[in-house]
Amino acid sequence: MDFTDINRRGVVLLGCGKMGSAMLAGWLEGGLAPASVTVIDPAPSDWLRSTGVVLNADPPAAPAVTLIAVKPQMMGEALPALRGLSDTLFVTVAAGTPIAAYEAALGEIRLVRAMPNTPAAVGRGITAIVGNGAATAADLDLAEGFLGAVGEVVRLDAEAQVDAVTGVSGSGPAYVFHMIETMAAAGEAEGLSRELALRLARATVAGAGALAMTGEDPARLRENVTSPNGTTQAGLEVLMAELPDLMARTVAAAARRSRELAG
Ligand SMILES: NC(=O)C1=CN([C@@H]2O[C@H](COP(=O)(O)OP(=O)(O)OC[C@H]3O[C@@H](n4cnc5c(N)ncnc54)[C@H](O)[C@@H]3O)[C@@H](O)[C@H]2O)C=CC1
Ligand SMILES: O=C(O)[C@@H]1CCC=N1
Repeated sequence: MDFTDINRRGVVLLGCGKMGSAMLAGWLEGGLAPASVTVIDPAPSDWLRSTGVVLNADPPAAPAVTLIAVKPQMMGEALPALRGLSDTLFVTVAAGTPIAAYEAALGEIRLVRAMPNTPAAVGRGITAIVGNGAATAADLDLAEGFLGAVGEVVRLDAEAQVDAVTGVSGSGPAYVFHMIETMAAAGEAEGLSRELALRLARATVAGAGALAMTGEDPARLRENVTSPNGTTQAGLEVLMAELPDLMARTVAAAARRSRELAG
């Protein structure tokens, strides 16, 4: 991503907690100039203070991008701070909040609704995007380039898909982290030290993830580990009896909550 124009016009971040910081870390690493970033956040973290971004000052009148990363519950209170901005592309990462809510609060805006995830902090995020009626092809390209600086970007056909995306990839890192926690606990129960069990679980998930990213069919990769009548088969017989239904209910619950947050 070439940040030259963005550095010249500036970026505004409304809310910079866990998700905003994950993305900002990647952008700063990729060449976004701290002095071109204005963050509006009543409780900036020590990390944010250390970056050199401009904190809680008047934003530039026409920043290239205005990123909204506050909790959906804070939206009504937070959005009025952006009312003076013009000629900016708004990009929101909030779960739940529909495009119509931003249009109701901010008027005629160009907006991209995005659903990222926290691996953006290490450049390995995946973000799904969809534009509002006023967003141009150039706006979607700008959003894709900007968000693409911290990982992959996929474009959605319709806003209705965002709830399912949130259930799979927005919330998904938490499911995988919980798998690491539970694999490590299981290893400990089998007699390993906590430290060794956690090291094995963490490296196994990271290595399997890297292998999955080769594009090989995950079922094939699973079969490659599974010797007939061997240890993996014994383990999978337990896991596969429960996991498909459990994962379906997990993703459905997250997607349902996303729809509820829309009000
Ligand atoms: N954490 C995650 O993995 C993901 C989060 N999201 C979305 O990102 C948004 C932020 O989530 P998190 O970063 O996890 O929450 P967070 O609570 O860590 O960050 C929210 C930030 O907003 C600030 N804030 C509160 N009121 C404000 C106001 N009136 N004006 C400006 N800033 C204000 C808070 O001080 C805080 O730093 C949410 O809408 C969430 O749905 C989306 C994808 C993944
Ligand atoms: O838990 C949440 O509501 C946010 C949205 C996706 C991930 N974290």
